[in-house]
Amino acid sequence: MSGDHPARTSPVIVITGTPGTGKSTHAQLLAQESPVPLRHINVGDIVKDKALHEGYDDEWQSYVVDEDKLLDELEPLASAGGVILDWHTCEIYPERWVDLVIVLRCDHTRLWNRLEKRGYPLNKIQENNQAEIMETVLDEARSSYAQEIVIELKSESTEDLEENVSRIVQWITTWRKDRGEET
Ligand SMILES: Nc1ncnc2c1ncn2[C@@H]1O[C@H](COP(=O)(O)OP(=O)(O)O)[C@@H](O)[C@H]1O
Repeated sequence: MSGDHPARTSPVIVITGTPGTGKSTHAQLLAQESPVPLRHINVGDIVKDKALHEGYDDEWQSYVVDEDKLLDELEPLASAGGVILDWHTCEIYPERWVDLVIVLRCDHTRLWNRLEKRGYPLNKIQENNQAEIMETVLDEARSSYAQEIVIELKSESTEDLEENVSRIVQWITTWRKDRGEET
């Protein structure tokens, strides 16, 4: 079943969403404000830095991930708990790893502007924009994990960011209390 890992006293929080929705921004602030130490893992960076891939796809300007290698790399971190997994996809993690899945959402015009500023090529902007409109990541999260641990949050303004992070901080406190841990 999802989430229950007796050895863990700190949760594994997945922050996912279409590129540009604000995953890294949320993960950084959450790592700062969390009542327990949380390590922010930018999964895309690990794939690149540790070469957990089968090469680079020039057309899409992204790495073709070697999922087995990636899961081997993440397993000890997830088992210990106290991590934020920041990536634009979430279905590869085993259910037993994951305590909470945050799916960030953003209005598509705003998202387009964010990706344009990032210098993405047009095909990549279009693909991501379409994915956001079609709720691809949300569907993926809902079909991979128990409904009650998947939370969809709007990420369009600084107010959204601050409110979302304080909601997650409250969730962490409750999660720990439920396990007899004080924060
Ligand atoms: N809630 C938000 N309000 C305002 N700007 C945001 C918000 N979330 C993200 N941004 C901005 O959008 C851009 C992409 O954010 P980032 O966290 O890198 O997205 P991701 O990690 O999902 O690709 C950054 O310039 C960031 O400052």
